[in-house]
Amino acid sequence: MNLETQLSERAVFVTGADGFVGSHLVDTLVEYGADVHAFVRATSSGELNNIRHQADSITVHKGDLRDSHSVRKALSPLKDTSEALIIHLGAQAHVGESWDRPYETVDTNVRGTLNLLQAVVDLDLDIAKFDTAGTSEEYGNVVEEVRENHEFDDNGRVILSERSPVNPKSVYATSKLAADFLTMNYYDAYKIPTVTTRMFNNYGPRQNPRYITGTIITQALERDIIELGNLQPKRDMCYVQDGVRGHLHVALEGNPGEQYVYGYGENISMRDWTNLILEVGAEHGYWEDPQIVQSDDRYRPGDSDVEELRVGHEKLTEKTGWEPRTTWREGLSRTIEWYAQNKQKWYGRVDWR
Ligand SMILES: C[C@H]1O[C@H](OP(=O)(O)OP(=O)(O)OC[C@H]2O[C@@H](n3cnc4c(=O)[nH]c(N)nc43)[C@H](O)[C@@H]2O)[C@@H](O)[C@@H](O)C1=O
Repeated sequence: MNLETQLSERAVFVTGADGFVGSHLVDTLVEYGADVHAFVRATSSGELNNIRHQADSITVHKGDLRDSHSVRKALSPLKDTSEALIIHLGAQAHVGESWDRPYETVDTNVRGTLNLLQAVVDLDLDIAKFDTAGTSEEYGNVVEEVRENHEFDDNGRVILSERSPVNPKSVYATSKLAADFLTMNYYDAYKIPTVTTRMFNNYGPRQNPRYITGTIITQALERDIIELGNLQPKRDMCYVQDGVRGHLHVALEGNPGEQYVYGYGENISMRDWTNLILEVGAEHGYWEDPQIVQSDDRYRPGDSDVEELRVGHEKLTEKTGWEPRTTWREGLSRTIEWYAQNKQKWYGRVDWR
C-alpha cells in the first residue's frame, strides 16, 4: 500500500512539528489527508512560522516535552482514535549547543522522551507505532576501542548500520542514545509498538542556519567571507524530504521493537560540501567567489570525525522500498533558493559564531 493510502484520515501526533524536519513532515501529512496533531513548544513563536501556513489544516498543541502534564494533555485527544502514529522529532538537536546547554539538552531529549512514553502507558492509547528519531551521532568516532566490532566494505569504508557499535561523543549524542534505549524499554516492558530511526544529517529549506549547510549559504548570501570551523569531518547528507519519507515508511511498516538506520548512502567531507554549495550557488548567480576562513574557536569538543563511511540502510530498503531520490545538486539548488527567497527570516540576524 502506498504512503498516501495508509495515512489518509489517520491520527498522527508529531513532536517538534514546527522544527525543520517536523515542518516538512507536517506538509506531507496534510497533503496525504492525515489528522495531524502538532506538538510545539509554547515559547517557540519564531519556529511556529514553519507551520503557520498549515494552521487551518492541523491541530496545534502547545506545551513542553520536559513537562509531563503538558505532554499528557496534548496526547489526550488520541484516546478517541485508533491506530494512531506518534513521530517523535522534538529535541535540542544542535551538537555544539549541547555543550553550552547540557542540562536543557538532557531534560528535553531524555526526560521529554520518557514523558511521551509514560503518557502513552498512563492514557492506555491505541497506537499503531511510536517512532523515536535517533541520530547517526550515536556512532561517534570509529576509534580503536570499538573498531574491531565494526563492519567494513571491500573499499575499506566503515558500514554504519543497525548492527554497528555506538560510541557517543557529545551530550547531544548521549542524550539521544538514552532516548533510544528508553523507547525500546517501553516495547520490552509494555509492548508499546515502538521503533527507533537512526537518521544521518538532513539539509534543506527551513533548516536553522546554525547547522553547516545554512551557515555556509547564509554567509555567502550576506557577505564576502564564510567563517567555518573544522572542515575535515565527513557526513552523509540527505535531503529533508527523503528523510521525511523514511520516517513515514518506518512508522507505518517497520517492525515493532526494531531499529532502522538510513541516510543518503554516500559521505562527503565538510570541505567538499562547502565547495559544492559554493559551486551550485555560483552557477545560479547567487554569489561569485566568497572566501572561506577557518577559525579554531569554531572547533567543537568531541566532534565526530568518522573516516570513509557508508550508511547501511539495506534493512529499511528491503522492508519498505525506501530509497533516497534527491541528488546533492538538486537538493542544494532548492535549499539555496529557499534561503535567497526568505531573507526576511534570517538576514542580519544570524549569529554564525
Ligand atoms: C545527524 C546529526 O546531524 C547534525 O549534527 P552535526 O553533524 O553536528 O551538524 P552540523 O551541521 O552542526 O555540523 C556538521 C559538521 O560540520 C562541522 N562544522 C565546521 N564548521 C561549522 C560551522 O561553522 N557551523 C556548524 N554548524 N558546523 C560546522 C561541524 O563541526 C560538524 O563536524 C544535526 O542535525 C544533529 O541534530 C544530528 O542528529
